[in-house]
Amino acid sequence: MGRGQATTLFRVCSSKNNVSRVRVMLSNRYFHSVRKLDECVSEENQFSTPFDVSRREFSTSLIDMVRFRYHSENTKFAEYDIVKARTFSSLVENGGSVDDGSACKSNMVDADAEQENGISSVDSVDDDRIEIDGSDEGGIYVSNSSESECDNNEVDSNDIARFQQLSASDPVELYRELRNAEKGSKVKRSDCDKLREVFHLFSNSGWAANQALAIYIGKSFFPTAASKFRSFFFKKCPADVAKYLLSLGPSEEANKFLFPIFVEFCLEEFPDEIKRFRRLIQSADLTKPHTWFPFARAMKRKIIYHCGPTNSGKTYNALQRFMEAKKAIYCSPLRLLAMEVFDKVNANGVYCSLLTGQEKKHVLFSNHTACTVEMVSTDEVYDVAVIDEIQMMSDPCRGYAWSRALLGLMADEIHLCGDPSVLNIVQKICSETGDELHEQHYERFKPLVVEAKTLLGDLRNVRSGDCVVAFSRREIFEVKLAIEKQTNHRCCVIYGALPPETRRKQANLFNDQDNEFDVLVASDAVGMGLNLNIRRVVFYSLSKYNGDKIVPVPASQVKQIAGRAGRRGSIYPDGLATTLHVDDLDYLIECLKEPFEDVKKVGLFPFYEQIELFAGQLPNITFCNLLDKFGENCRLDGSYFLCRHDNIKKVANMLEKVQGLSLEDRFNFCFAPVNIRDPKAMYHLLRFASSYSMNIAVSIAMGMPKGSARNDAELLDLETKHQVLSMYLWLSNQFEKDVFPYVKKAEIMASDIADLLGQSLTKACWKPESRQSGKPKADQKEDGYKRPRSLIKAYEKKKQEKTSSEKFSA
Ligand SMILES: Nc1ncnc2c1ncn2[C@@H]1O[C@H](COP(=O)(O)OP(=O)(O)OP(=O)(O)O)[C@@H](O)[C@H]1O
Repeated sequence: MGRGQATTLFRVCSSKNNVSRVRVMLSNRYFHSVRKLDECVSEENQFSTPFDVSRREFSTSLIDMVRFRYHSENTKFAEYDIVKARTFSSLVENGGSVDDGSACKSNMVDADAEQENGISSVDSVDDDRIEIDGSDEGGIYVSNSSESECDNNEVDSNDIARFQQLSASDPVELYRELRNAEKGSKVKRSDCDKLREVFHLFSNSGWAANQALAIYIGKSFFPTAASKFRSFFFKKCPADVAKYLLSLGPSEEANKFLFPIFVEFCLEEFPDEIKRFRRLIQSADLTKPHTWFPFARAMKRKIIYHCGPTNSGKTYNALQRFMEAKKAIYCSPLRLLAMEVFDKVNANGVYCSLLTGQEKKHVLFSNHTACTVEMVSTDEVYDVAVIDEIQMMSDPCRGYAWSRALLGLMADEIHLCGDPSVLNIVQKICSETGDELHEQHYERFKPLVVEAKTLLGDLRNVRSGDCVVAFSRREIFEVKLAIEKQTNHRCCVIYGALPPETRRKQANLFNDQDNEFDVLVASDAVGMGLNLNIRRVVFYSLSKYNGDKIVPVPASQVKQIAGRAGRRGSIYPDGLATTLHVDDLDYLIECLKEPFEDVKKVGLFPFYEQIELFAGQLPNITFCNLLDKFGENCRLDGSYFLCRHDNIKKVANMLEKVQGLSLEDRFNFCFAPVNIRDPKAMYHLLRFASSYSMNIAVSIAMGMPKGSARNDAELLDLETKHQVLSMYLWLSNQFEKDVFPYVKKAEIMASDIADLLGQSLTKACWKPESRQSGKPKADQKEDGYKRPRSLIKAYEKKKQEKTSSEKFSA
């Protein structure tokens, strides 16, 4: 979306969304509070009637928000059927029980919140006969039993009748009564302690903290508000209310009883805090994303979902329509795939340009473009658009790019290619956007056959046309080394850190039947985008490190990778899949049998304009904190999640020390393609940003390597160098060209390094090193080939043990 268009539209939409948000609140029955809230927060006072609109969710911190249910099975007075008709503002309709307070662990006053809101700290209780809350007048007094007004803890029938009345009473009335009371009642020390426990539980209640968000009491302010409420209550509490609370004790019922009174108290006591928090929440509104693209909404779009497993001809058919169209765009998940389509389409005589973060190849007279999905323009009108691998809408990090393309593309016909996992959610989105959805279902050209024999744990059983899949760079080189040492096969290598050009060359080398490279060793990077002559996919392992621990490879990924075997048109049209170890075979079969999981949510991420709007509410905080706050406070509709942005935050953190970058510059730098685990690449990014901030021409400052790599350290160095150049090129496309004057040089260097990487891989026969330490792992055997073992069995066993021990302890 063009910046200007996005800004204007976003402002329009954000004000629309404000209306809907308040409508949601009004759809609850707690009219009074909401009306008061309106008075309190809205100058225009335009939302005074209830509407019935769909519900919203806050994002990360509010995932478990529950709705107050006034009827509790556990209530002490259930037999009188009186626990009803207590209503209050709430956003979420989903049922659920009051939680255990985990969302709000402490009732200590949040010092920052106190400062922020200009509120002094919590009052304290002294010892014997000292009134609570420092007032001689009107507090609940700790008294000896003779003076106590509710010292008789026995509940008689009169009490029950009164309790019944209290629990069903209008909280507004009750609050007024409390507010107008001259003085609170006197209670025994033990009762006073019990009341304190009641309020302690209330302040710690995650449920109450969540519910309070509905009246714009933020989580950081909730403990302060709760402690002020406690002080107020202790000052004013009449005997019967105290007795009722004592009878409830610290419990969910007590929380439910107190909450609506708390709401009244907050609306009256904290109008400024509420206004401020409401503005903050409004500026982090990601609800109704389909309304962000009114021009796309104005079009009558036809969406064709090509739905099926890998190797079923989905992309082929969509590309036929792409090539026939007058003006068309193809959105790819990878640079590599965009390049493939660019080459293929031009070879078919249709002029096509290429657009990725790193390269813009404009072909004269072209009306067709192959681009990476992040680069797609939502400002241009097309006849046909193709969005490949649409299931990536649910990708935790990059999903937002697919969601944006689907919601925002201005094309008469949009072809989505992917597995069925997002079909339901696409149907839902289309019903919101008003687009016409057509489904085309596909079957695999030839079924994939599982080879039950496996490789029996021995890489010497590898055959020509095999693709051995491993899930780490280290394993890939170990496997290559072992195969080349113990057999006559030569291996090509494909993994994510290699430049797309190098991956393509390795793929061509493997596909070409006239050379000795007949085995491919690859990571999951092989799962998408390459047409390969694979006869059999062999899983070296089916577990991988997820950045935290070893976990089984998800079934969807196993399917995607296994599906690479036996492509139509390749020399092996019948595909086989197997594992290295017999132990892993069951898991492979299970994964292949498993139906595609139905995705419930797809990704979103704010545009720069949204972040800018939000930043206006929180001046003087770092960009990294701003992202955190946005994550905490943003609201999303039920079909969306906020994409993970840990990497962006890491970069934001590093760039904090760079002075003179505007918010927009920071935002853009944070999306640069950098491997955050590579200190050298991070250093160069910091250098680029520093030069840019000083308006100094950004230099490459990196020498060209002398030749191909002779060991793994040199190979890693080539990979890093290529990544840095790729980052330079990416930045040159985001920022003013004249600040990045060495684009041509960077392109030439990148291309030369990609060649060197290719040459290095063909002769690579060394042990892999870790990127961090640069040293081989200690458990590495000297002869280079340690017989691998299956982790799936161990994992399953551990899981079983855990389940049975849980059962046992239950
Ligand atoms: N009608 C066809 N005529 C000739 N070749 C075809 C036809 N349909 C598909 N193919 C070829 O079959 C192979 C697989 O097709 P395609 O890439 O479209 O499958 P896909 O379902 O999109 O798989 P993936 O999701 O793995 O990309 C490709 O090499 C493609 O060129």
